Amino acid sequence: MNLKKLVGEKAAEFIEEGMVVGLGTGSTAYYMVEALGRRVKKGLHITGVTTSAQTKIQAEALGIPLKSVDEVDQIDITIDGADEISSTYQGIKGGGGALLFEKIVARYSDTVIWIVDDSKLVKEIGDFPLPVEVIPYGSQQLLKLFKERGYRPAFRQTEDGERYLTDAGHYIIDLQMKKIADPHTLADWLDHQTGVVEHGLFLDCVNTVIVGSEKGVEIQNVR
Ligand SMILES: O=C[C@H](O)[C@H](O)[C@H](O)COP(=O)(O)O
Repeated sequence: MNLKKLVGEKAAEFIEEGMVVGLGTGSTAYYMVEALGRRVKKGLHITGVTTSAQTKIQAEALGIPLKSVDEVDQIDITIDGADEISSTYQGIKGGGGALLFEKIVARYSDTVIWIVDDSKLVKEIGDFPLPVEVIPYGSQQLLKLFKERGYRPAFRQTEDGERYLTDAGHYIIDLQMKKIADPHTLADWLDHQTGVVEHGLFLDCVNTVIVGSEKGVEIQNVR
């Protein structure tokens, strides 16, 4: 069973006529955008706000009307994937490099829905490398700082061995934390490091998680 497709298509059912919808990024969000595109073709009127160049290309090709986050008053629902979700619903995102735009869009959304297969649910987050988006200037110093703190940092690279650049033109440093016992303290520290633009800790921000497993779809209402 394709669990990403299952949850992506289920999430698209939450969207109603006239809504402004935040469109997430990644291989799970892909199926939600495809399903929404099909509904738009059948006459649903929505406005999409994309979280990456990749999703923008997909949504445009499907004929979903789009506006930028700065052109809308508010976003009704954002549907996005996640890399890890803890038992207290704290998340790591940014495996696909879209964390900055995703966090901005989530921040201005009335409701945030994450769609995942059950392999993403963990007790404590941190096994998945935590992405930290940094400006290139001074990034070597940040790498050193993260190393001194034992975070085993590495600049993200493309398949061609080039340094990965985000849609906003920044680098990503992935931290191999293994376990993040206190995500709020770490988020607070990262928020205060000069040169860090954003990080992949998405804390206290999800309203609903749609989980796919071999047993089917489960909707977990968080807040
Ligand atoms: O930057 C990418 C996003 O945060 C994705 O939502 C996350 O990486 C999950 O992606 P996927 O659905 O491909 O596992």
